[in-house]
Amino acid sequence: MALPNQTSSKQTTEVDTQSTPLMTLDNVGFEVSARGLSKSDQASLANESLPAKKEQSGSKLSGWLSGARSAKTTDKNSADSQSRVLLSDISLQILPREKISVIGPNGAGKSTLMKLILGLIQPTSGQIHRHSNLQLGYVPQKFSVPAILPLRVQDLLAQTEKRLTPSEQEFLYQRLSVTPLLKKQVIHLSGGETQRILLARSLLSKPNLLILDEPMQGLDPESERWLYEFIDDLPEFLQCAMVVVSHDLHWVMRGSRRVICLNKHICCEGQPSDLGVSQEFKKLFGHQYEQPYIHKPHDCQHHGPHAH
Ligand SMILES: Nc1ncnc2c1ncn2[C@@H]1O[C@H](COP(=O)(O)OP(=O)(O)OP(=O)(O)O)[C@@H](O)[C@H]1O
Repeated sequence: MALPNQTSSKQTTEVDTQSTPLMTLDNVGFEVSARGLSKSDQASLANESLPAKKEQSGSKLSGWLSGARSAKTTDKNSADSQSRVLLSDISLQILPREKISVIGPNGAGKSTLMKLILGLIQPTSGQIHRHSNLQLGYVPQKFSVPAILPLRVQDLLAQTEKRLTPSEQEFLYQRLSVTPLLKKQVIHLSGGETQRILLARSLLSKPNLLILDEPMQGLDPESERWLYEFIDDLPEFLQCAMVVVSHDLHWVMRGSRRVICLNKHICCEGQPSDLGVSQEFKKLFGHQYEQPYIHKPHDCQHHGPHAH
């Protein structure tokens, strides 16, 4: 996928060298109470003395905060004071233009890891270092807009900081068939249309690290295939690094990308050929991966974004 007049990586957010990591995670862990508060949230709530006025205000937020604090401070033996480790000992580096796939069973902590990388949640142990030029793009696993909120696609896209040139933006909108959808209400988009709009939104800011959390969810096989091709081309188009959470082992193991196999900690990682022989990988996925993959695209015209 070549951009019109695309010349060099100058057009992207540059980092000093190819080997300077965009991000480094050092022994990162994330632990929550049974209620879902992270340890750092609990600590700040326990230390925080909320003004009495606020506690009496009756607002949902202050009620929730005071409830959470008393659970921590007054009932140490209740289920609320017990904690769950969602992730532990995560050490990894993300290099410029690196393609990484994250796989793991349901509940392995994949989305949690993405949220840590994005800075949406803070680690309860370990450290995360981000390059000063890091520019993140994100397509979340779940996205919903309240049914009563009138929000057109163009309004959603308008809220994003745009760092693409006009011709790059035009190219992106064409590739993702965004223009015909601009006036549509976001709540009326199909699953495939929503994914294309979210992808466009994440790319408008020209990220040098793109996080895609199960981007194929809810797509029919043709849209899925189209999106895989688009994603495979993305690092070249944007010169960006990419972390993709996927349950599609066949796609993951087909590419040259680095694969991280997660199950609350990093069970194994490496190139697909390394993982194929790892005992831990086989234990988690062996039986699935050995199954033959049968994909039968058909030739009709009604599939793919350009047909809409
Ligand atoms: N804030 C939170 N508080 C409590 N538990 C949480 C919180 N966030 C996630 N969890 C739990 O942590 C576990 C990991 O969740 P996560 O969404 O990261 O898993 P995942 O690997 O992305 O799963 P899936 O493949 O099903 O999407 C799950 O059991 C989930 O219920």
